[in-house]
Amino acid sequence: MSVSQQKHFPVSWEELHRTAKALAWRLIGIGEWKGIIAITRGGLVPAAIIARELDIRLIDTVCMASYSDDHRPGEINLLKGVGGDGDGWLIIDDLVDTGRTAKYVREMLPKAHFATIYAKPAGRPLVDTFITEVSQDTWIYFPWDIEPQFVQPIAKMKRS
Ligand SMILES: O=P(O)(O)OC[C@H]1O[C@H](OP(=O)(O)OP(=O)(O)O)[C@H](O)[C@@H]1O
Ligand SMILES: O=c1[nH]c(=O)c2nc[nH]c2[nH]1
Ligand SMILES: [Mg+2]
Repeated sequence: MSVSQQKHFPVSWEELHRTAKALAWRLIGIGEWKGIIAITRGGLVPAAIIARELDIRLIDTVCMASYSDDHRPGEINLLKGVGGDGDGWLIIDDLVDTGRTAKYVREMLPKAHFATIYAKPAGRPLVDTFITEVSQDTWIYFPWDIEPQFVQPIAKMKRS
């Protein structure tokens, strides 16, 4: 799917904060965690919010990259993993899309609890806990990737 065929779902800092706190409420009802494993880079900000809410100070990272600038998934590139099987650990990422990242991380840490803020249908079965589902043809724009700018009124956009 090309970038222009996708629906856009821009997320503000306030919305991200509120939804990450909703995830924290969900997670505190599930159990105690040894610590958080943030999936870089998208999981870093949500992990910081969750860590603050759940009073967790032990935070590790799985460092990886897969998407290119044109929103197409590429080869998964693992830069840093973590040891063990993930037992008692909470994995935080911003979203699951195709589920490829989640599948890769779950194979590495099969006993960890995998949580995201957003989930698209293809990735949803791979997440233990998430808050908001968006359709598969939607691209989520996180606050760290966007800035406010002028947009045409809807009526004008429809005419062009
Ligand atoms: O379910 P998937 O299709 O695997 O997509 C989800 C992953 O893609 C994004 O990360 P990306 O690799 O783009 O890097 P980033 O976190 O640095 O933005 C996002 O943060 C998830 O980690
Ligand atoms: O910022 C992002 N928004 C998305 O919808 C997405 N899907 C995979 N990777 C993504 N990154
Ligand atoms: Mg990521």
